[in-house]
Amino acid sequence: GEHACRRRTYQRHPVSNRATPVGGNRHVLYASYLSQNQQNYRSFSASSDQERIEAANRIIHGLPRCVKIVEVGPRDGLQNEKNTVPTPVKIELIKRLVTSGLSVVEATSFVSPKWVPQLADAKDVMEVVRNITGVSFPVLTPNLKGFEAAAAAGAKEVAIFASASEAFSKSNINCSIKESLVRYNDVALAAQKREIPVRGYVSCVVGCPVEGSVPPSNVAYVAKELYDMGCYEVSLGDTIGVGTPGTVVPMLEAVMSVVPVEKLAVHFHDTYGQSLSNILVSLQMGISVVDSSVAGLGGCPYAQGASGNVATEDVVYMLNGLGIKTGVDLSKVIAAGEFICKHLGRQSGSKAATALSKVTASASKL
Ligand SMILES: CC(C)(COP(=O)([O-])OP(=O)([O-])OC[C@H]1O[C@@H](n2cnc3c(N)ncnc32)[C@H](O)[C@@H]1OP(=O)([O-])[O-])[C@@H](O)C(=O)NCCC(=O)NCCSC(=O)C[C@@](C)(O)CC(=O)[O-]
Repeated sequence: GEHACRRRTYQRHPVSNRATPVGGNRHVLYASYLSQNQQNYRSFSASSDQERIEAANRIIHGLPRCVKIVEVGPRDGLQNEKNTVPTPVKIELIKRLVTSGLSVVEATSFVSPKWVPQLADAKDVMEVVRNITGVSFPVLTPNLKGFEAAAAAGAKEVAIFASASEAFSKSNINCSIKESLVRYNDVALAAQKREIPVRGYVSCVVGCPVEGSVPPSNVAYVAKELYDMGCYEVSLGDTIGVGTPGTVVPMLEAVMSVVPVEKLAVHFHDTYGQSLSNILVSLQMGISVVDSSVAGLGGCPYAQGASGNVATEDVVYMLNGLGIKTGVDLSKVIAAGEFICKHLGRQSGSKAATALSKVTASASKL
């Protein structure tokens, strides 16, 4: 017994930071297997990352080496919450997300507080966030009024959001697609004058809660309009999460024929559990920017039945497994997710976070 004990090697558990024996009983083995998986990004050397991506690319062609994750939790994630989340909690969440290595965190929206009461404190959030350097904090602006308010509050990047479906445009921003594009053009021009970068969104890229399926040509039309206005990136949103690789691929093909693929991002909601497969297929098609929300928070107040965004933790876990770099520390995003879920009094929507926290709990009992 003693001899075996002495020969046991230990490794630090990434979440609990406890010394965990390698070898030994089944639970410990399982915990160390999973925690090693979790550490992929941090502990694998550049060359083994390369080996992993090359191995994956032999079968799954076209995968990028790096992916930029755009964290939308503080905006898309919280906008649908019924109970007001206090401003200091929002700020703490943003700070924790930044600490995890995310380079873009969508902070809030400068929209009508009558339409989205949860984000009525946009100015107060920006007051603190504007002083955090090295990270982009885009904010949603539906019109010039919102843009002016955002700029006055110190926003250094804004996002405009059009829809590929007429009915959704009307219910979300109270105007037709054409009218919205005129408004957004005004925003884009005002932003250009101040050298503020603009990100574009197209929502309902696969389906609309009212109109049903949306033709890829409609998505391509709106995406190109936003790109031509000067958006440095256009994010394609499956707002109600109905897409599968079968519908996402033709949609992306249509958009990629009019907007360069390096200017595109994907934004999936996980209503039907299809997000990770949709992301994988998007990466294979050349996209390397993925929107996601910590703990899978989210849902659009004007898209009934829309559930949360794909969870950041699940995206990072999958990309780690493929050897694709994100610069994001999985255990720190999990901690940020735990923080906000505790505040909201709910379980995380991330499967990876749930699984890894169970492993941590059982490892810490041993
Ligand atoms: C666009 C409007 C304003 C039109 O709303 P409206 O009622 O047609 O606007 P209006 O111009 O007639 O103004 C009505 C009132 O709102 C005020 N107002 C007007 N603009 C602003 C502003 N920017 N900020 C603050 N206040 C504003 C304005 O001053 C006025 O105030 P009142 O005189 O009644 O006191 C409204 O419909 C709105 O705010 N909509 C935003 C809804 C929203 O944020 N939805 C969630 C976005 S999620 C999404 O789009 C999908 C995405 C991006 O996540 C991708 C995906 O998931 O697929």
